[in-house]
Amino acid sequence: MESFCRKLPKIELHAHLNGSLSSSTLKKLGCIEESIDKYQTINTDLKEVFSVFKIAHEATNNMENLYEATRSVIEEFAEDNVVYLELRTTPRSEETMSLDQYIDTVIKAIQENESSKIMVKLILSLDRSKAKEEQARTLDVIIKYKNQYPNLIKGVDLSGDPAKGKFFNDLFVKARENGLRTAIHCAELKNDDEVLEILKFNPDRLGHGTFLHPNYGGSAEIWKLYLAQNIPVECCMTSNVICLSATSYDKHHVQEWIKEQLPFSIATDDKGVFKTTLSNEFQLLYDNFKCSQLKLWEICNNSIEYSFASNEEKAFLKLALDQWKTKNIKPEIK
Ligand SMILES: CNc1ncnc2c1ncn2[C@@H]1O[C@H](COP(=O)(O)O)[C@@H](O)[C@H]1O
Ligand SMILES: [Zn+2]
Repeated sequence: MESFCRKLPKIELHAHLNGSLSSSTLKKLGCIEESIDKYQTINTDLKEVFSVFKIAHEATNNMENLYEATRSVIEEFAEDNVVYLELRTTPRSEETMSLDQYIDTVIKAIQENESSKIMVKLILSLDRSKAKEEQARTLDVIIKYKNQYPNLIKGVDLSGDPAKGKFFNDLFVKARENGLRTAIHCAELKNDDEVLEILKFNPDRLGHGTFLHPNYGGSAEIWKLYLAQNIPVECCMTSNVICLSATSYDKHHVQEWIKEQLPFSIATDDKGVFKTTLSNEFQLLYDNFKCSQLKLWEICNNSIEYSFASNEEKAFLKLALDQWKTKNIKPEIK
């Protein structure tokens, strides 16, 4: 099944740029072994993990390194047979790089990505741990760039330490009014009031959704509203298990979405920090829930629908996946 998962044309909808840096990329950016070991953490939790991103941020604190980091992350996803990638990153300013130059650099690397095997879109993130004024300023810059690059910048994400800051509904209403799709980290921690507020906003997608389902601590009111909204959840199994928000792979909440045929995609979150690949995340579905080859293919095919690609791009991707399926998956005998 391993080679099937690798060859499967996959759709990645939840990947943070500075969480996706491989050790070879970090070395190229001048990171020392000790920092790389710290970054690639496996003994962490949802509090600790946020300290490791500083290592990546130091490594990408100038345009040249940020360009190289973006380029190599895209290349690594393409090598893993990801055919469509929605890369997300939090614009930030550094000593030698303004917020605008940060975004310009990521865009340049995406536009100059040689690999024709992968289609890349950009989601720009608001860091929830920052003050509202800072998030509002960043959102204005994101809207400006979205208007300049409407086919590349597709959405806005809310991420950052879920124990800090908050979801500002009015910022995301403004984002939506300006044509941005919304993907919001939600229920990464148990936080019923905030989860209800986010569900009422009705984002296009939810990140993690760990404490949504009643079997995983979600209240009846939350679950009722979630079912009514039927919002696709970006499930990041390795991220949740390493951050201890899921007790084990075979107890991961994705099994409820599989059982109840609810909308979800499989994602890496931070393939560098958690030393995973999207192929590996699909292998975990087989190892823990015996998903068939056809089921794994269907998850990819459904994810095209949940993506922020244009209708033409979706049709192109669906055709590619259909052709792959005909050649690679024997029809299941019912
Ligand atoms: C593990 N679960 C998670 N939960 C919430 N936010 C996360 C995250 N993993 C990463 N990020 C967010 O992505 C940033 C790094 O990439 P960028 O600098 O944006 O490219 C982190 O600083 C954090 O804000
Ligand atoms: Zn995330």
